[in-house]
Amino acid sequence: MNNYILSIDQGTTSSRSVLFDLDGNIAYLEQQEFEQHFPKDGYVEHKPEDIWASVQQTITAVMKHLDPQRDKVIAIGITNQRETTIVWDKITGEPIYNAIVWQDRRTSELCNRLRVAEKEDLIIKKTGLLIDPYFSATKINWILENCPNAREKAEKGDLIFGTVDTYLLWKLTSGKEHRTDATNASRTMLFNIHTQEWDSELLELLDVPVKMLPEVMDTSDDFGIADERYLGYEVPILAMAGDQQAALFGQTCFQSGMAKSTYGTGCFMMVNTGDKVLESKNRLLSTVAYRLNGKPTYALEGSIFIAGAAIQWLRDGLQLIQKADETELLANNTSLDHGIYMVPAFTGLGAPYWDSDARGAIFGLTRDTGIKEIVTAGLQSVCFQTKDLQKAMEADGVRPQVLKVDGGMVINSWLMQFLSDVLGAEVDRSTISETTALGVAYLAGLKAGVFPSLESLAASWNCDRRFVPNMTKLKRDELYAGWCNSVKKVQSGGE
Ligand SMILES: Nc1ncnc2c1ncn2[C@@H]1O[C@H](COP(=O)(O)OP(=O)(O)O)[C@@H](O)[C@H]1O
Ligand SMILES: O=P(O)(O)OC[C@H](O)CO
Repeated sequence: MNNYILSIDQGTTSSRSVLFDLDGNIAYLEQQEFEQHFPKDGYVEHKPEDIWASVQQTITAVMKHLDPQRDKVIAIGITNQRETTIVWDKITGEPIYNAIVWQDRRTSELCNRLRVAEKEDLIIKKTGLLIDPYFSATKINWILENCPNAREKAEKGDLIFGTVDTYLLWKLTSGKEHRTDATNASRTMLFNIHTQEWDSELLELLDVPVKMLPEVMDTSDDFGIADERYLGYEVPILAMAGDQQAALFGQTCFQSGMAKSTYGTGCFMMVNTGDKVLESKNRLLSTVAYRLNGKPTYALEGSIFIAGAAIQWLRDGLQLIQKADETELLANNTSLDHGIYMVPAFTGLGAPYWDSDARGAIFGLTRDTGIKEIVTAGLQSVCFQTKDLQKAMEADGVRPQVLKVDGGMVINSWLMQFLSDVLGAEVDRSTISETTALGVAYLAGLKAGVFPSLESLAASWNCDRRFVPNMTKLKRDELYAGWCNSVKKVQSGGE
């Protein structure tokens, strides 16, 4: 009998189902994109039924690779785009509104009111987060205020809320389980990361009835049993984790000070801070990295909203390239002295600026600026934004020796070398690119007892390539100063 763990990785633009063997190798992977909806400026939505259909289809497709006589899935782990908010009817199972995606800015007015009411310190203290439309709380509030009869039904206990993990669990267990894990709960702005409980003061402030909220479990836990109609037999769901936390786990960053950065649609840099919540003085987030046996491990996080999405824009918006991988050759043929800066603040700026009114710009254009310079500036913007996070982390006293990287962009070696040059730090690319799925497979496998310990997992991590800085400090400082100037020009309170 061959045993497998199924990771369901539900991301912003696509869903993946990945079967891992019990040595942590990818056996089979199926992926499906789904539609993005932008009904108004600043609005980003998904249809919950599209999310669920894409997950179901990838599960069905990946299971086709297995022989039911010989192969068995022994556990499921779910990892997901975080913060994205769904509210549905407990009886009918129907969502009352589309999923409001993490990138959505519609609640910036409510966020401003909370800031004016001087609630930011309280929120930082309890949740480790800042006031921003990014997190789930103001999105739930918006749904309750704007959908017919929603508030009344929620007060009666007829409506329930979930981030995408919770919604998928509810679907897979045919409505039996309404649960989340501590990492996802820590992104709602309603969860007290110190007490590990929903916070009644914040629930009152955001006007969210406690009855709507899922039970919060450990990251590795008995979440429920997937109905036999999905895999052909019942399978326990033994892990759930937000995708960035799962990537940290998959990169085996188990010790305080270990860091990873994931380059997909956005970029999320996280450093393990052990059993301590680090209160950032530089507008970074403190969050739950994972919770095992009731014991939380924390992380410091810098979230950048646009990374690979800038390359998508160069491809689909400006049509300067046809495929993302063309960017590497173009950058290889461009001098670093091109003088162009692109600030991709399409949906405002995330950490450490948190400026939802900033908008993107390209600076330094001359008559000889061509496609390759603009594309190179797009790639460089991802590295400069990471440098912003590195500086903020350093100012908080956190200095990781090495940055482990993953996500769709890291295949671009020019980008990784420039990242190492700009950071002045070593950058390690792991052999497994699906670190997010791997992380939640590890978490499920720990619960199933097939992986003995964190140490054994850490020993299995392999480096594909290490990038070492190869740029003078003078050049690095000069390039970065140009970036800082450009950012100042796009900030809403800027020049
Ligand atoms: N060779 C490349 N160079 C630069 N960017 C790339 C390259 N290949 C893919 N990308 C970018 O990586 C992103 C996809 O990464 P992925 O981790 O799959 O994203 P997500 O999980 O957020 O949907 C896309 O935004 C794409 O533009
Ligand atoms: O789905 P991704 O990979 O773009 O990740 C989204 C993040 O979880 C948002 O916080």
